[in-house]
Amino acid sequence: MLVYEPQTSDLSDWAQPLIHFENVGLRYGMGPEILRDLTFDVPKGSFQFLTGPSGAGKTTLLRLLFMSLQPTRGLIRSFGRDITRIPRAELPMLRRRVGIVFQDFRLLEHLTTYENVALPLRVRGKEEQSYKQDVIELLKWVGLGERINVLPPVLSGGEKQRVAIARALIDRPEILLADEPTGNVDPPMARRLLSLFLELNRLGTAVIIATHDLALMDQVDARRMILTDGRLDIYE
Ligand SMILES: Nc1ncnc2c1ncn2[C@@H]1O[C@H](COP(=O)(O)OP(=O)(O)OP(=O)(O)O)[C@@H](O)[C@H]1O
Repeated sequence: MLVYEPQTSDLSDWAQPLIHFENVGLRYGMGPEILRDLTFDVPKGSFQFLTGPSGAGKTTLLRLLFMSLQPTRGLIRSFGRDITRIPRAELPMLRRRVGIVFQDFRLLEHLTTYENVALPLRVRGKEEQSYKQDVIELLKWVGLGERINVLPPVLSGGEKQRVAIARALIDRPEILLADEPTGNVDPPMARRLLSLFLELNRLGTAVIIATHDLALMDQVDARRMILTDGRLDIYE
């Protein structure tokens, strides 16, 4: 269904991680350090779960990975660039290489389901005829074939979540970040969404799924990143 085409021309650096964290710390304002001494890589094409108790900092870490927060100390290199040195004007271009599913979905309320999902492609200047069938097919695949032309306010929480997932996947990002992407759906739909993430990963996208859902994690023998008290342990 999805055909992966690398969106970067720098294939020579395939061995470099997509994202590199070194001794990263993060505090909000004058508050305590929420994340401490995080050192890890996100390799190209990797698949990992990010887990830990509520309030441990998973969403905060996803925001750092999405470059919408700056670290208060340490180094983050994303796509080979030090994110503290990237001019603000260049950030949107870099973020287009990242697909993200926010916990609160962030759909545009005045656009239909179809238009929300097509938005990343429209922003990239693609002709509608080149993507229309892909958008419809993906929406059908996530069980929204009957909801293509409705506006977000009439969708259930689980339906909104699937629109947000379809929007994050449709442009075949180099990395997908998903915050509790199965939090509002039943177990069969959670398995279906997981198989979609795995398929995207098989086609080359690195995937990070933040979740509390042990049943979901048990279905895949994947790397686990566990945050506890602001520190990260990784189990390969
Ligand atoms: N904008 C903010 N300003 C100040 N503190 C914040 C802000 N956002 C998050 N925090 C605090 O940072 C800590 C980590 O929050 P975060 O949302 O990253 O955790 P989480 O692991 O994603 O939690 P959950 O599993 O409940 O979603 C919490 O103590 C939270 O109160």
